Amino acid sequence: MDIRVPLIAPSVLSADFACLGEEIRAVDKHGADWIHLDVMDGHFVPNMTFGPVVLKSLRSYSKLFFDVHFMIEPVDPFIEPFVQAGADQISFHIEAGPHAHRSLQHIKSFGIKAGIVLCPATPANAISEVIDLVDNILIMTVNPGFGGQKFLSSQLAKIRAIHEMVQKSGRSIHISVDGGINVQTAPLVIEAGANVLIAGTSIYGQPDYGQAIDALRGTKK
Ligand SMILES: O=C(CO)[C@H](O)[C@H](O)COP(=O)(O)O
Ligand SMILES: [Fe+2]
Repeated sequence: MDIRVPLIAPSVLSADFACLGEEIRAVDKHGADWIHLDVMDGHFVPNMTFGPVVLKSLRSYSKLFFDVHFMIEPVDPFIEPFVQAGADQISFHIEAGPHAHRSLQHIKSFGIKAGIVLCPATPANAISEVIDLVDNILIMTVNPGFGGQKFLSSQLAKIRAIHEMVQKSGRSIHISVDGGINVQTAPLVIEAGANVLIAGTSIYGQPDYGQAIDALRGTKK
């Protein structure tokens, strides 16, 4: 995996929800690699977004990889509805319950990719027993629930530790980072080992989405 070429995953949390389909089409047209979709329940995190019905409607706006970030508890009852709605990957929080192993197996049984997410307070080794089952490890660089928060540089050491764990596993696992990712913080997380940059404000908060995506990727137009 070439960490010099990060994948860019715009987070629709910062998009205009009144025209979410068009917002997704726009970043697709401007070179996004994945579409990051935050699912919040008002229980695991103090905010709410959308369920599978909305995801299903959005599916017709882009063929890009739909990267679904569950911030919900419980996880298991919502896996199948989101798979049926068109998720390509579901990543859920290790903090959301005691049965992460079973939930990962459940996601993979549908033939889609499975990921695990760590809150800032959770140590890297919390996922050591499930690393063999994951396609994606998402390290939160803010506390989950809201866009537009300040990047927590304390998470850089965790990104390094996870990168080392991934190297040792010998498996091809994406290392995603989410929260406060912009042109200042992107080089830091890439250097630490991340290869998927999830970004809400620094893409959807900019007037030119294409320029914002290129800037994050480190290329020039
Ligand atoms: O999972 C999330 C929040 O819980 C979002 O994906 C994340 O916050 C993106 O927003 P920003 O780039 O503005 O920080
Ligand atoms: Fe997210």
